[in-house]
Amino acid sequence: MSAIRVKICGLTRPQDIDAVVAAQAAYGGLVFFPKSPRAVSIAQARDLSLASPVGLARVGLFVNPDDALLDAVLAEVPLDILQLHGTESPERVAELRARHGLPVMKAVGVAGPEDLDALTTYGSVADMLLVDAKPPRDAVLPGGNGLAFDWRLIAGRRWPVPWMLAGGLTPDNVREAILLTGATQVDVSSGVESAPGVKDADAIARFTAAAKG
Ligand SMILES: O=C(O)c1ccccc1NCC(=O)[C@H](O)[C@H](O)COP(=O)(O)O
Repeated sequence: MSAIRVKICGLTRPQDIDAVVAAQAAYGGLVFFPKSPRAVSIAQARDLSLASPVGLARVGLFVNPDDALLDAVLAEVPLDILQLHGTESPERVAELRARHGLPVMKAVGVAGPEDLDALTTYGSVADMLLVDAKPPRDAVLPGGNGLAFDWRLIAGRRWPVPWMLAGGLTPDNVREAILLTGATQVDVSSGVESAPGVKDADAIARFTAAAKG
């Protein structure tokens, strides 16, 4: 069996959980960022989380969350991993890890070689890294923009913690991205949607099949 682990981010409906489970993805992402077309309410997230089978890691995605938001979500929604997708400092990552007792995956945007140092920095405080494309300056969303970065920048690079490749991945390019970077985990959102925020079960199946080779 392939060792590649897939995260499908931005699930909003019960049928999305079914699609992710059928495709044998390892992680499902729930977005707690109101400006996102994939944003879920606490009630929606709770239902999706409780419908997730054991074995599917439930990732809560936050952008510079304050303690009140995290407390409100975690009081209602069982989550396995916190994904931080804003400008959280290394100190804040460490604080949230300790405060909530959950593994933290820190997203780091990459556009050029100057962005790689941040991966080393966060690699010493987070449990996992999400190596994503840096959003354009005027982007509304800090992630989920369907943009890829130059994968050659991280070819052969390794960090002290597990990491996931993200940014503009699709069923058509994920295999090449894996071969070029050596990633063993990949994350996708817009590349498996029929419209912004609407996941496509067939695309999810094709993506995971292509990723797993
Ligand atoms: O997906 C969103 O709407 C989103 C909103 C705010 C912050 C991050 C967001 N997504 C982050 C992810 O984990 C995406 O899967 C990752 O950026 C890749 O997205 P895509 O290029 O669309 O596959």
